Amino acid sequence: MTKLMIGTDLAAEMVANAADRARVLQEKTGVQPCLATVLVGDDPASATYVRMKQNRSKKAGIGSRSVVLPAETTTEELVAELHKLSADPEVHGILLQHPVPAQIDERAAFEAIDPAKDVDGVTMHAFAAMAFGEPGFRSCTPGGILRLLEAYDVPIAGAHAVVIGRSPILGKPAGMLLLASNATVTYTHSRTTNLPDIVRTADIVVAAVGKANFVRGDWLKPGAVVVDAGYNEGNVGDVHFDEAAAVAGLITPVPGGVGPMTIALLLEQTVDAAEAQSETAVHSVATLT
Ligand SMILES: NC(=O)C1=CN([C@@H]2O[C@H](COP(=O)(O)OP(=O)(O)OC[C@H]3O[C@@H](n4cnc5c(N)ncnc54)[C@H](OP(=O)(O)O)[C@@H]3O)[C@@H](O)[C@H]2O)C=CC1
Ligand SMILES: Nc1nc(=O)c2c([nH]1)NC[C@@H]1CN(c3ccc(C(=O)N[C@@H](CCC(=O)O)C(=O)O)cc3)C=[N+]21
Repeated sequence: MTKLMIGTDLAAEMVANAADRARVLQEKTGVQPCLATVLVGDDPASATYVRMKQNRSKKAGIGSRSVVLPAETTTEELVAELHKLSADPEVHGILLQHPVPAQIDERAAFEAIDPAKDVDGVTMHAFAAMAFGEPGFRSCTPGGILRLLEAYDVPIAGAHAVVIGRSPILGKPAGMLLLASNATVTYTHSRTTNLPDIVRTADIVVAAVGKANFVRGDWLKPGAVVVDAGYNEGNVGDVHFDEAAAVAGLITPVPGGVGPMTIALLLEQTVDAAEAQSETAVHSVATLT
């Protein structure tokens, strides 16, 4: 019997909680948490995600700042913009939308984000913390996936987790968080041979490929937990839902699964960042006087 693993309600709870904390912080300190989003180029899908994140922020009482740069922006120009936002005391969190145009060194750009403002968990600092199982900002989609698995009491320790995809914002950190929770992790990617055979051995499958309906029902072990992180044109996931739902034990729908959890964690971590930065500000004023 397949059960759905739904993110919508849990995400709404997390957002309500973040909104409460944002309100309390503002009452106490006058500081409104602020998230800056940076979008390079004019890909309409990316523009839609950014708008979605801003709308959701606004509803939670989180301010937003939007930076849009032309498609031909250089690495140096993007790095300079991210340094500026990192130094701006009114900005508490920074999100650089992935992927960036091919001429830009994406790693160099991510590293220009101050780790204290890395609420999307994309810096090497955040990755190392996830890999070592230390506290810190998590990559939002992987962090959201873990929260969802925990909420549904999915056993992770000892489970074989197969991650399909190794992008810096999704597949790679998702595997690290699963490993830190004691799963046995297999990473797969575009050079993997026998992908269906490997997926058939998984207790937990995380699909993060970016190809609609890519994972088929006959790739799955009966009863497997299937997390579909894909979000492709037409709101279609990376897993063939109807086929997979007939075999899986638990499966996330698209939409309504991983997507809302991503945004919820982003907002939660933006409030975490604002709280931590206003603490630091209070302390440094106290030291000065
Ligand atoms: N719901 C949410 O919150 C989010 C959803 N997404 C969605 O998740 C999906 C993946 O996004 P993202 O990680 O950014 O994508 P990327 O394009 O950055 O990465 C895709 C990964 O899939 C791998 N891959 C490509 N083709 C194959 C194949 N035939 N077999 C196995 N692996 C393959 C690539 O391998 P290689 O490394 O070898 O090239 C790469 O590691 C997209 O649909 C995206 O929209 C993304 C972020 C958040
Ligand atoms: N640095 C970076 N961080 C990201 O987190 C990031 C990124 N780059 N690049 C693009 C992807 C895409 N992404 C989504 C977030 C939420 C939904 C989401 O909320 N989806 C809803 C549907 C929303 C709707 O369509 O109305 C759902 O699945 O139910 C989808 C996709 C984050 N991304």
